[in-house]
Amino acid sequence: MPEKISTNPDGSLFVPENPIIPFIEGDGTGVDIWPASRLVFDAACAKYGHKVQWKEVLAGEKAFNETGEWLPNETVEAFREYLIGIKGPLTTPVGGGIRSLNVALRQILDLYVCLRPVRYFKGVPSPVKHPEKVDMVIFRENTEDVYAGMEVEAFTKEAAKLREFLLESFGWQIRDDAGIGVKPISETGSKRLIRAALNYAISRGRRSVTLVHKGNIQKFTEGAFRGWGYDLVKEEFNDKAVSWDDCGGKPGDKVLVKDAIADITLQQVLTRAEEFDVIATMNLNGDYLSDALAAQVGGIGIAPGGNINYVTGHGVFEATHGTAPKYAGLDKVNPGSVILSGVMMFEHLGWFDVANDIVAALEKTIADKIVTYDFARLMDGATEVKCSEFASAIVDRL
Ligand SMILES: NC(=O)C1=CN([C@@H]2O[C@H](COP(=O)(O)OP(=O)(O)OC[C@H]3O[C@@H](n4cnc5c(N)ncnc54)[C@H](OP(=O)(O)O)[C@@H]3O)[C@@H](O)[C@H]2O)C=CC1
Ligand SMILES: O=C(O)CCC(=O)C(=O)O
Ligand SMILES: [Mg+2]
Repeated sequence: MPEKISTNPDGSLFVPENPIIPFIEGDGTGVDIWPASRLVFDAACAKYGHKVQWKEVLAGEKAFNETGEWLPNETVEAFREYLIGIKGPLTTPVGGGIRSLNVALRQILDLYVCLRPVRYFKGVPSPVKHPEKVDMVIFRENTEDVYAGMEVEAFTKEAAKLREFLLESFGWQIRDDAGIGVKPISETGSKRLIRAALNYAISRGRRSVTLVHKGNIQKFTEGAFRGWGYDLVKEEFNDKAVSWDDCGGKPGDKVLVKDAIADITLQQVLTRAEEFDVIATMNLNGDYLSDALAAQVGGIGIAPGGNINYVTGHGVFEATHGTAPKYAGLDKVNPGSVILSGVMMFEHLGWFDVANDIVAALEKTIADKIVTYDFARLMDGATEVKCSEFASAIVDRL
């Protein structure tokens, strides 16, 4: 009998053998990668006696065409009710039109952590000499920053009103033809994100947490994020973590907490990958970093993620990449990111047998040089297969 995932009295997840899990197929290449991923999920679950009852919920273009709404309330309520879900990518138009449905879901469900592990899988083609040195886990704040989309458009009365207020109250001169964005970074948002990163680092035996910020320039937002991070280490993690300044870079058996300015970080993650482990950062930095880092370990076709609230237990897993519209419906792109997002979801549910088996089968498939176009163009002697064929090849190797 399919049942809901729920929380136990101690806050841990209660996961039945046959859980109901809502999914959004996604726009663009969602029609290709979701069915391919589902094939792999169902085959791996069946091997270990699990069966997921997938419940389709609508969002994006499919929702608009069928219901006239981009993000129907029923979809949000399903994710709320069933706790854990998975989604394909959703389109956000540039410069106008609807606001991001992805961001909306994260904000409405208060999924404050965007967790994006970036690690090397054997056999994956890479543009760097030592991709195996890349093993980083990005904790990206998911609800605030300029990414929250608090903006007024140039030449509107709202922009004029805000400009006037800023001039009168702060003496800030802003050009008449400017759009204006607001960047809220709170102590609450920063500390809960950094707390999650520290708990993860401690529970997984990771070496360090690096706070990535542009706090030299944006002192009271990104600089404050850094400061609140170090405060948190002293307030709550004194016995398990220590800041660089308090240990001279020698943390003993504690997790080392350090920080790095965002611009140089983008260089050093390439040149000194081994110095980065868990990374905690704000929304926009995390967005840039996760795509950039993915390039070192095979690209965006194999970059998974999860949006999680560790307090309520809600989680919506999704690939790092977008809808790649030029490939939509061609059965061409790599389903690896959604498959690995599913692996993260199964790990989150405690189904490590299913998760490990999928990873092993994915690695075997790549080792056999059966890959989609994105890997094929970087590999000698590869057999290029379609999205669905790549999924079938993984299933054959489970
Ligand atoms: N969470 C979400 O739902 C996200 C949604 N988006 C949205 O997606 C739309 C398109 O964004 P865009 O900036 O083009 O970014 P995309 O990530 O959709 O695509 C950029 C490029 O990445 C590569 N790529 C993407 N997906 C895959 C895949 N599965 N396998 C292999 N390669 C892949 C392709 O590169 P190449 O052509 O070189 O092979 C593609 O052209 C926008 O509306 C954006 O807002 C973006 C990010 C996240
Ligand atoms: O919401 C979007 O369209 C883009 C989101 C995105 O790029 C991301 O979360 O990495
Ligand atoms: Mg992004």
